[in-house]
Amino acid sequence: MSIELQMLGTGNAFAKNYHNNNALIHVGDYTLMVDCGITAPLALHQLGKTVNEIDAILITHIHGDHVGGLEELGFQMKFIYNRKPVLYIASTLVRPLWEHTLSGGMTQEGIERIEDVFDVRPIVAEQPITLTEGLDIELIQTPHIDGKNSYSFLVNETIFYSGDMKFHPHLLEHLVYERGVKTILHDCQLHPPGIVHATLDELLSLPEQVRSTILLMHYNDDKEDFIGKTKEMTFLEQHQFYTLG
Ligand SMILES: O=c1ccn([C@@H]2O[C@@H]3COP(=O)(O)O[C@H]3[C@H]2O)c(=O)[nH]1
Ligand SMILES: [Zn+2]
Ligand SMILES: [Zn+2]
Repeated sequence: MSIELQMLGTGNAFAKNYHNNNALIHVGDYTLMVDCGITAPLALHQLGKTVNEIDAILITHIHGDHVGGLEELGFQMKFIYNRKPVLYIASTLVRPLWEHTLSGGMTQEGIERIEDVFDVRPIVAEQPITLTEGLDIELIQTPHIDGKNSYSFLVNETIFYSGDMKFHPHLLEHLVYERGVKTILHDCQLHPPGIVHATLDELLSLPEQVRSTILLMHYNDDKEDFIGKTKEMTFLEQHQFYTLG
């Protein structure tokens, strides 16, 4: 079954021309939000949407451009819409998300644990789960910041969405050649050094068959200067709809 992808933003953590690299995945009436960064509530608002239209959120890792909007989302859901949003997150990240990121702002009478605001669904890498009919997710642990857990994921076995990750050609080639992945949505640091992200030059070094599956996201503000310099790879554009799978 195909999915509809709409990026809330396609910028990197410091971009000002683009929102944070967060996404909406639509399957029928179901809407999954992928990451909820600092700019996600504003991006939703600019699309004429409210947080109440989100059925669930999936978190890749704990950086502000991926979780910085969760406090507003959680408070809006609780105090305006009176419901607990479903939060899919690696089991290894549940405590760090609450204790290192959210608890300072959200702790008050009646909110002592993350479960008081979110319907937390801990998930485990390499154990696929069905979110709704036609939407299966499999987390894959991928390298980003040394010592910090970070995850990418497969959608319906054929679409790979990178959380922020270092260049990992072996994984990308394995996904395309051995797992039948048809589309790779990959974060891309346009200017070297990448260090914690794959750079454009690194992604350009992949075999043509792999490059031809790649849509670039999480890019710098001067992305327009790179149009025509990415070989078979193309840039994802925020707010546009893409039918994938
Ligand atoms: O060891 C580090 C940790 C972080 N950073 C920068 O901070 C940003 C945090 O969000 P991000 O993961 O999208 O991108 C990261 C980089 O731009 C870095 O360059 N080296
Ligand atoms: Zn990021
Ligand atoms: Zn990151």
